Amino acid sequence: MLFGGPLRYDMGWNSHADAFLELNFRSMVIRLPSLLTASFRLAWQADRRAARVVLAAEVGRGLTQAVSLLAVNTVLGRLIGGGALEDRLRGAVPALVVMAAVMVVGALLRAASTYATGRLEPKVERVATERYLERAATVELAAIEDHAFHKLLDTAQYGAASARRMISFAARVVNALISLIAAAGVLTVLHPALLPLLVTMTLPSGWSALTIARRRYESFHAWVQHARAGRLLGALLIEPEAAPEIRVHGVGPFLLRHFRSMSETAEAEQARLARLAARTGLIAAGWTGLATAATYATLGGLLLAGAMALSVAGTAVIAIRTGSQSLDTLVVEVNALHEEALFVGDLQRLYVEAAERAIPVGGAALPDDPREIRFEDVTFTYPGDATRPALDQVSLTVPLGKIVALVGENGSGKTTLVKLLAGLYTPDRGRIMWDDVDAAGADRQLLAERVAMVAQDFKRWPFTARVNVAVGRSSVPLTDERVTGAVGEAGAEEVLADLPRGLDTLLARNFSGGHELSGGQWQRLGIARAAYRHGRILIVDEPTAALDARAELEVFEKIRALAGTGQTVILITHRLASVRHADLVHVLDQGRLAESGTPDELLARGGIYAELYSLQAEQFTAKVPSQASMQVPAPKAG
Ligand SMILES: Nc1ncnc2c1ncn2[C@@H]1O[C@H](COP(=O)(O)OP(=O)(O)OP(=O)(O)O)[C@@H](O)[C@H]1O
Repeated sequence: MLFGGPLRYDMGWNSHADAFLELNFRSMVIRLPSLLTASFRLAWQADRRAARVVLAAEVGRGLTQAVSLLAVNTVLGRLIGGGALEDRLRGAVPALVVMAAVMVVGALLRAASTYATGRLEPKVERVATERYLERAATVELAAIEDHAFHKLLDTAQYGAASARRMISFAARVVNALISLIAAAGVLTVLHPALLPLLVTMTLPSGWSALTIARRRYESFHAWVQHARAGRLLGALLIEPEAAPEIRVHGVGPFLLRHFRSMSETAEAEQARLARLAARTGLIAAGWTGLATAATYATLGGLLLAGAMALSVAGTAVIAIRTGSQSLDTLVVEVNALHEEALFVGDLQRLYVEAAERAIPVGGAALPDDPREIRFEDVTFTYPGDATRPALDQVSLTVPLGKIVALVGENGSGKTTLVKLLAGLYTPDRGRIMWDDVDAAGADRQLLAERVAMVAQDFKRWPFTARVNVAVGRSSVPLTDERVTGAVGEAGAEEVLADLPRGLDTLLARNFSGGHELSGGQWQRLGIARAAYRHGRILIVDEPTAALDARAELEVFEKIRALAGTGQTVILITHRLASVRHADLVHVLDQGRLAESGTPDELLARGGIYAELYSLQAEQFTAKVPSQASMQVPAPKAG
C-alpha cells in the first residue's frame, strides 16, 4: 500500500511490488566481461579517441604497479642479502631508478586517464539521454499511456547518469584487475600458499558490498513509483495552475500531509537499509580481521620454519597489502559497476521496448485525393480495466472536403474516434479505410502530415506566441507571412494585439517577461496553430468551449471558411446551434453510432440529436426583457 498510515484518502496511484534481482557473486564474476565490454561500447559510441586513451592509460597504470612490485622485491633482496652495506646499497640503485621512473610514468598515465575520462563522461551521458528522449518521443501514444511502460520510462531515466558513472568505474576496475594480477603473480612466485590467503582476506568485504548493493537496487525498484508520486505532490504544490485551488479550496495542507506521510514512509525504508548495511559491514569487518590474522600468522610460520627468506617475506607483506588493496578496490568498483549496469540495463530495456512499440516507419501511400474515410465495424477499447469499449462496432463515413460534426454526450467516444482517425490509436477490430487503403498498413507519417488537430487539451507550449503558432508545422521554415496568415485565418488578430510584445510575447507566466492568456485566447491561438499546419483534414475538438458568444460565432465562421478552401473539417462540439452548418452529423451514444444525417434530417427524425437540440433550444426560449421593464426607477429627489 502506497499511502500507509492514518490517511483517509488513497490518491489512486498504484504501488508496485515487482522488485526482482538475480545478483550474486557468481553472476557478478560471470557478467564482468560483458559489463566491461558494455562500458567500453558506451564510451566508444561517445568519443573513440578518449575511449582509447582511458583504456590504454589504465592498462599502463596496472602494468607500472606490477613493475614497481618486482622492483621492490629486487631492492629488498639486495638490501637484505650479503656483502658490505655500501655494495648492497649500490646494488639496489638500478631497481630504485626503475621504481622512480615507473612512478613518473604512472603519474603521467593517471593524468591522461583523468583528462580523457572527464571528457568522455558527459558525452556518454548526452548520447544515452538523447537516445532515451528520441525513443520516448517516437513510441505509440498507447505506450505512453501504459503504466508499465511509463514506469520503465521513469526508471530508465537514471540509466544515462549511470552510463556516465560506469565509465570511471570500469576504468578503475581495469586498473585494479591488472594490479591484482601483478600482485597475485608475484605472491605465487614467492610462495603458493600466500595466494589463497589473499583471497580469503578480501572475500568478506566483497560479500558485504554486494549484499548492500543488491538491497539498494531491490528497494529502488520497489519504491520508484512511491518516489515519483512524492515528487508529483511536491510539484503540484508549487504549480501555478494548481495555485488558485490550493488557496481557495485549502488543498495545501491536504497535499502537504500526504507529502509528509510519503516522505516518512520513504525515510523508514532508508533507515531500514542503513541498519542492514551497518550490520553487514560489521560482520564483514570481523571476518576480515580473522582472515588477516591468519595470513600474517602463516607468513610468520613460514619464516620460522625457514621455508621463506626474510627479503621474500618483506616483499610478500608489500604484495599482500597491494594485492588486498587492489582486490578490495576491485570488489567495490565491480560492485558499483554492476549497480550502475543494472540501471543502464533498464535504459537498454527501454530502448528495446520503445523500439518494439515505436510508431512504424514506412507503409502504403495514401490515395492522393481520397473521396472519403470509412470506419468499418471499428471497435476500440482502452487498455486497462475499461468496462466497455470506447468505440463499439462503429461504421461511418467521413466525406472529404466537407464539414462533418460528431455529436454525443460526454464519454460517448467522439474524441476517441478522431484519435483513431489521426492514427494515434489502432482499432482492435474493424478497419479505417481511406478510399481503398487500410490506414493500418499506411505510412503513419504521411497520414499525420494530412491532419491538423486542435485537441480539447491542446498543448500550451511555454514559448513565444509566434512559436506557439508555428509549432503546428515545425518542419517548414518559419516566416512571418505564414504566421500572420494563420492568425488571420483563425481570427486571432485581437489576441495578438493585446499582447505586450505581439508575436514575440513569451506565453509562460512563470518566466520573467512571460504573459498568460485567457482560456478563450489560448483556444484561438490553438486554431491558428492548426491553420498554420495546413493539414487537409482539420480536427477541432470543442473549439469554442472557452469562447464568449461573439467569439464563438466568429470562430465557427472561420472554420466554415477553412472548409470552403477544400479542407475537411471534423468538428466535435456540444453547441448544437453551431452544427447547423455541417454537411453531415454523426451522433454517438456510449461508443456506438446512434444516427447519421444532415442536421435537418436528424431534427426531423426526432432521435437523440433532436432531443439534445431541443434541450439546448429551450434554454433560450425565455424572452429578452424589454427595454422599458429593464429601466431602473430614478431615485426620488429630497
Ligand atoms: N486515454 C484514455 N484512457 C482510458 N480511457 C479513456 C481514455 N480517453 C477516454 N477514455 C474513455 O473512453 C470513453 C470515451 O471517451 P471520449 O473522450 O472519446 O469521449 P467524448 O465523447 O469525446 O467525451 P467528451 O464529450 O466528454 O469529450 C470514456 O468512457 C472515457 O472514460
